[in-house]
Amino acid sequence: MSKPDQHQLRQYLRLYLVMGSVNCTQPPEEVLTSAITGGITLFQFREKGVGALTGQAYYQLAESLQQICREHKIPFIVNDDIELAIALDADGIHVGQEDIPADQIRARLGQNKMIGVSAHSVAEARQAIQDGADYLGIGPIYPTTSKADAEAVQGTRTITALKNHQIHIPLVGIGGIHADNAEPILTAGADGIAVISAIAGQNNVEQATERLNTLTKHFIANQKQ
Ligand SMILES: Cc1ncc(COP(=O)(O)OP(=O)(O)O)c(N)n1
Ligand SMILES: Cc1ncsc1CCOP(=O)(O)O
Ligand SMILES: [Mg+2]
Repeated sequence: MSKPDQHQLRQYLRLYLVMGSVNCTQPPEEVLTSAITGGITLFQFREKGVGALTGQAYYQLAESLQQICREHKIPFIVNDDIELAIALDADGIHVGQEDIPADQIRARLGQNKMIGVSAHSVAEARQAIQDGADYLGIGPIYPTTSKADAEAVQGTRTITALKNHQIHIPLVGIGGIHADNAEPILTAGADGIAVISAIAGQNNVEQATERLNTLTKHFIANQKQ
């Protein structure tokens, strides 16, 4: 898949599933397939936390989830691991403030891959943009149980601050987001929401995804009127 332009990227960011095996109560391949049926628009492989797979099992899971994404034309993003992203020819990578800086990632991946960077302030966002980020992940918006070392909860204030500083790079909110609290993030100006537990942790993954899909789709359609 070639790199999307900024308009397409905003569309891909609308409903972004971030997931690894530790987030799933059903086999990850089944969770991803149901989430795609339910309407996710982008996927990040994030195999992290207690019980995360390593070695061959890690690589094989990444490969099988990438294959499912390919079959459904959903871009496949790798969290943190540049070697994995290169080995799989992934569509992009997401890195945070503790990871390899985006300019070094760009030097290795080239221009044709998406680079997402986590930012918690206007200064971090400016640096990420200067380093060549294509999109930002802003959060945690709400309290989360899916990331042990998450920064302080920030609500929508960073998203609002970015807009007030005329920073219009594509971005998603992340952290503790579900169907009943997603709207303020979109109202603040995010292109979409990134979720782990609101999809991967649900008994009925397809139904949970459909709800988020309908909500985000309607919000964006109404915004354009
Ligand atoms: C879309 C998106 N936004 C933010 C993050 C968090 O990245 P990071 O701060 O590097 O933390 P880890 O996910 O690596 O624990 C993300 N993964 N995706
Ligand atoms: C990866 C990440 N980065 C900031 S919060 C978070 C975890 C999001 O998971 P959940 O949607 O379950 O709160
Ligand atoms: Mg990271």
